[in-house]
Amino acid sequence: MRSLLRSFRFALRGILFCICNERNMRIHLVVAVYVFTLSHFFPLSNVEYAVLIISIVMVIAAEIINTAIEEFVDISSPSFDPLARIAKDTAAGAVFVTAAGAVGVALCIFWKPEGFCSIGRYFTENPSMLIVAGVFTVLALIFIFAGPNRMRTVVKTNRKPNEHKK
Ligand SMILES: Nc1ncnc2c1ncn2[C@@H]1O[C@H](COP(=O)(O)OP(=O)(O)OP(=O)(O)O)[C@@H](O)[C@H]1O
Repeated sequence: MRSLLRSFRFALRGILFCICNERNMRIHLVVAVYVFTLSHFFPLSNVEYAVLIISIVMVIAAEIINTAIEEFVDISSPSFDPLARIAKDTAAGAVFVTAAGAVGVALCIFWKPEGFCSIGRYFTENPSMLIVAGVFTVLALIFIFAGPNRMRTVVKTNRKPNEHKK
């Protein structure tokens, strides 16, 4: 049981590392929060929710694997190497493919005019929620571009402060 908990802790540490150090990971998370929040305005079936969850999880998992490959390449090939470039480019390509697929899935699922009408109706009837949405958007942008500073201190890395650019 203890070793199982330890495994969860290591996995969680890896996920937190990605959130703290990878801007793209933070973008995926923010998009996921927006998608699930707005999905309440659309008449989605359980199967559509399942497809949406699978698509989002695939993008996030691809980003985590991409980060693992980037870190591994940086360890094994700190200087320029054509093979290192191929490894990093193909890993990034995997994220791109899953993200493009998720956009396609979202287009299929959210292509329902009644959903957009109910979003418009909701904000017309609750104008104060526009302020909440605005504040959330500002916080989301800070989270994406500044990163969760407090979390950075929790996740211990061996990097020097300026070693990572994001
Ligand atoms: N050691 C290396 N040898 C050759 N090319 C490299 C090397 N490191 C990085 N590159 C090239 O620079 C690109 C960006 O690499 P970098 O490590 O900065 O990824 P990144 O910008 O952090 O990626 P992401 O946005 O997915 O996190 C790679 O896709 C690759 O083409």
